[in-house]
Amino acid sequence: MAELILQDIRKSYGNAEVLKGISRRIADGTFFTLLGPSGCGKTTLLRIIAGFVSPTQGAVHFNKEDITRVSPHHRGVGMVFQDYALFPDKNVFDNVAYGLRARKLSSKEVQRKVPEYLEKVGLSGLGSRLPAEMSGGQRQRVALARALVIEPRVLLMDEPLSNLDASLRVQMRDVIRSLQLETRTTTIFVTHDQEEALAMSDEIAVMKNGRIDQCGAPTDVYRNPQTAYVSRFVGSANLLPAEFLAHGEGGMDRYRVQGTLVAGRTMDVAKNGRYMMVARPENITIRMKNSEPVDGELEGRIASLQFQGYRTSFHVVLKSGEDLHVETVGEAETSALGRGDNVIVSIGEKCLFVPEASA
Ligand SMILES: Nc1ncnc2c1ncn2[C@@H]1O[C@H](COP(=O)(O)OP(=O)(O)OP(=O)(O)O)[C@@H](O)[C@H]1O
Repeated sequence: MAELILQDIRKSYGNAEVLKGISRRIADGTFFTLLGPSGCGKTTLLRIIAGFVSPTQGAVHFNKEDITRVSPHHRGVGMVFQDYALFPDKNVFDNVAYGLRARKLSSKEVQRKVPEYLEKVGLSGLGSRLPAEMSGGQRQRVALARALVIEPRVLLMDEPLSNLDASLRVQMRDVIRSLQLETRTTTIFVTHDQEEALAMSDEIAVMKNGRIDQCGAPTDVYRNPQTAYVSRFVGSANLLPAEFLAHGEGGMDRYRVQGTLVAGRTMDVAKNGRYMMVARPENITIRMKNSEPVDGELEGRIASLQFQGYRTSFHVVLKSGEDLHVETVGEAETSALGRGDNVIVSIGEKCLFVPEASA
């Protein structure tokens, strides 16, 4: 169990700085996710925490201990990789027992702990199987048991679900999260899948080009993106250019968007004065055009729609030519709408305004 502190971590390869000063305190027991597109530095940061890569600058602390120069196997970390990395010629029991034997635990302890952890991951009784005789999901459970059985101070997971098919991936999210909650192991989880990050984490760090762009609880990052980048990367967002008009009461500032007046919160001051409106698809309402638009409303046409049971997804092309993604839940008001219909969309008060430069 450990609190993890990252102090101004920088990493360069030749002239390329791939981590540009990452500082973060991760409380003991937190499920902390590094989320970002390919190449933003997630794996490099994870490998620095594991000890496989040395930072060019900065320090890593577990609790009060500076472990920056401690070798990987003395850090007390458990690792789970995308490709499972099991020993193919060892059976499940021996794979899980590996870390315990390396730590010179008595065979009695090994005989007690391995079945305990196999049970935790739902693999009781499968100890004698070889990895080749198991499914992808089962192999990942073995890898998880192997990482947790040593009771690591920190559990590190690098895209552990990306080799699994979609339904198994969703199922394994639950397995991992439940185990983490049970063991309360501080966990650093790397993914480029925003849905996974939202579903599993206590905290998400959204990374961009070697930096953390925003960090917070899933609901906070989703509801209060500080930048256009975060709004696009976490969840789906409509972004439209906006002109600031005036500060309003209760933090509801007024903007002009596509010729209409819209009120919403300003997330950060734009140094160049240029803003973008961010509107989540579920915060926009849509109706048939049977009257002229008023403030906060825009006119458009349904280019396409997808009925998805409890919700319907609309692609609307505004008069200006901009695209808008709208989602409605339930059928009552929108079931009469069809492709090609002229509609009025209403931007709700949950829209936000972010600096354009951060796009
Ligand atoms: N050993 C290395 N030598 C040189 N450049 C490297 C090395 N390892 C990583 N990089 C570069 O550092 C940058 C960050 O890589 P990293 O693997 O951390 O990204 P990532 O966010 O994990 O991406 P992915 O999701 O594709 O794994 C990339 O531009 C990568 O090419």
